Amino acid sequence: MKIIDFSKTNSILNQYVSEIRNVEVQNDRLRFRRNIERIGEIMAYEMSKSFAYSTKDIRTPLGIAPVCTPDNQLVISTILRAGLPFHQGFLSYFDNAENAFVSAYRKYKDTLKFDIHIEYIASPRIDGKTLIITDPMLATGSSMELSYQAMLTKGHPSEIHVASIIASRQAVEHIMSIFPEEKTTIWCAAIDPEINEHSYIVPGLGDAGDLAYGEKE
Ligand SMILES: O=P(O)(O)OC[C@H]1O[C@H](OP(=O)(O)OP(=O)(O)O)[C@H](O)[C@@H]1O
Ligand SMILES: O=c1cc[nH]c(=O)[nH]1
Ligand SMILES: [Mg+2]
Repeated sequence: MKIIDFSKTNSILNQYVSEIRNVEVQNDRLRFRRNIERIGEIMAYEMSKSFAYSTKDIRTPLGIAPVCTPDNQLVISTILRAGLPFHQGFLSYFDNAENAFVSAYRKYKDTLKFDIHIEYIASPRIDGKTLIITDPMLATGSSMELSYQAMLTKGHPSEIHVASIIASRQAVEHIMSIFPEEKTTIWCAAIDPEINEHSYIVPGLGDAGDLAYGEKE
């Protein structure tokens, strides 16, 4: 399984990651959402380099220009809520992609224990397509796992890209143990060393859904 960790390369993406982590900056919700979107845009651009391309002859007003364009049929799937701005970043670049939405949320039994609930899925068929599952946070990896299982009720993709911004080391290992090795790539902007007793990533950034959209009751 390929793992692409953007923090290992110096680029402007790291500036956006520093802003979504920074307690002095992250409470500006518009900026938080836009930074997540911008990271999605850059990741989409980098991901596009891994697709299959073929040359098409494009008619211009003056002649024919051979242009190599991607042939993958893309389905961008996201996990509500925090995935929404990240999804939008990918969609800004992959404008003809199909889209899927899965709801996954933590239902707490007490302050520490919770189950992940999936109540909603809207997706096209995904057989033979390139599935991109976007969620900015991978803490335990359980939301990603259950969302992937929900997506498999819609068919079997030919390749899978798990796109995240901050992943814990534990979540990366979990994803590696459950996703098909030969057709999955994990993309992330950073891999953080641990999760705390509330299953929040440390140092992480806090609660991405709340920072993007406000606290839930
Ligand atoms: O890897 P996990 O341990 O499953 O945690 C990660 C999940 O937590 C966040 O969603 P959350 O449940 O906070 O929902 P929200 O986006 O509505 O805030 C995040 O967007 C992931 O979906
Ligand atoms: O660190 C975490 C873990 C789950 N969800 C978040 O938004 N952040
Ligand atoms: Mg949340």
